[in-house]
Amino acid sequence: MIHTRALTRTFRTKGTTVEAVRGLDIDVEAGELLAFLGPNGAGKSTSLRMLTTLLLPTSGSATVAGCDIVSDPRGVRRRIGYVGQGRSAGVGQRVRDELVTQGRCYGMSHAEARTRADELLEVLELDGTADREVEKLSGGQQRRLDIAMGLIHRPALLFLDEPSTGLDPHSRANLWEHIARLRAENGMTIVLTTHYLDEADAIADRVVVVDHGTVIADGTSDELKGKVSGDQVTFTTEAAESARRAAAAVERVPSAHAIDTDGTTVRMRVERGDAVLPELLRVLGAAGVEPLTVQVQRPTLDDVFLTLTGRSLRDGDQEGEK
Ligand SMILES: Nc1ncnc2c1ncn2[C@@H]1O[C@H](COP(=O)(O)OP(=O)(O)OP(=O)(O)O)[C@@H](O)[C@H]1O
Repeated sequence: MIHTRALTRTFRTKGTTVEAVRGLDIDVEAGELLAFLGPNGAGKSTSLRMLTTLLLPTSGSATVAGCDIVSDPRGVRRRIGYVGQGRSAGVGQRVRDELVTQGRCYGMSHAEARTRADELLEVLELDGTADREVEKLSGGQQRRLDIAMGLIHRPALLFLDEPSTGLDPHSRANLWEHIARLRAENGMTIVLTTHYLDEADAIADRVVVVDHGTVIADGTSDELKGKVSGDQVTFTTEAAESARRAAAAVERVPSAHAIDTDGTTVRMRVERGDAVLPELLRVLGAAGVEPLTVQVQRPTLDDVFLTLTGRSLRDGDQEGEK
């Protein structure tokens, strides 16, 4: 559905060159839900703007929904939906009218646009709001209307740029339920950016992390957690001496790294805690150490992001809410 090869975009400002996107290579298969993540200034918006034909690349190539972004931008636009960060609907307009107008912009007949508008209003649980003015909707309802506008022409691929920023946790969860339902019903491909990593973790099939304009990690959330951060295994022992012996013993387990002792506690990272734990317990037993407690913690996507980029997305999250 999306294939980019060495996609690059540079900007010239005040005599300096900014390499916003440098050689981006991504493949997104039909039906996938991909979370496109990165710290502020990583190049996410510039990439999305190129893929949605709002900006020309400096070099490299990309096809989106089977169309080349440079030679066939109209083809791309006909096949994609794009929900940007701002509100899509016009002030003073009524909800259904906005959807019908949007459908007409895509060449639908009035009757066809009206039928599709009512269909989307129902799926997105906005049917009671059809005749209301857009600004009288709640934040969550307005965001669902933005999504309805992006879907009016039944695109095969939907780009969502920070769809849930500014919504309270309940509205966020509700929005994702609706998106999941739409996806299940239509088999749509979705590419989204978000500053909420828990959200990306819960809903994305695959996570691509970009930094300094290039892909630095690509995989399922679980793969990245295993490869990048690993699980943390913590043992407590009855005495500091036992903890030191335990630390020396687990050095012999090849997958254990970042081994650290603190008093009677020993911590280490392993790729999969559940798989390595029996071996760790065996080597402790052989060293004569019987742990008092054992804990295996899966890292969060925040931990992965911090390891990869040296930055937390939480700062960006706060900015997004301003
Ligand atoms: N029109 C422009 N002119 C000059 N520099 C730009 C322009 N657009 C983006 N940049 C620069 O390109 C880099 C990437 O910006 P981009 O907006 O793509 O990042 P981002 O990952 O979307 O960040 P954010 O999460 O803050 O939206 C930044 O250094 C930015 O300042």
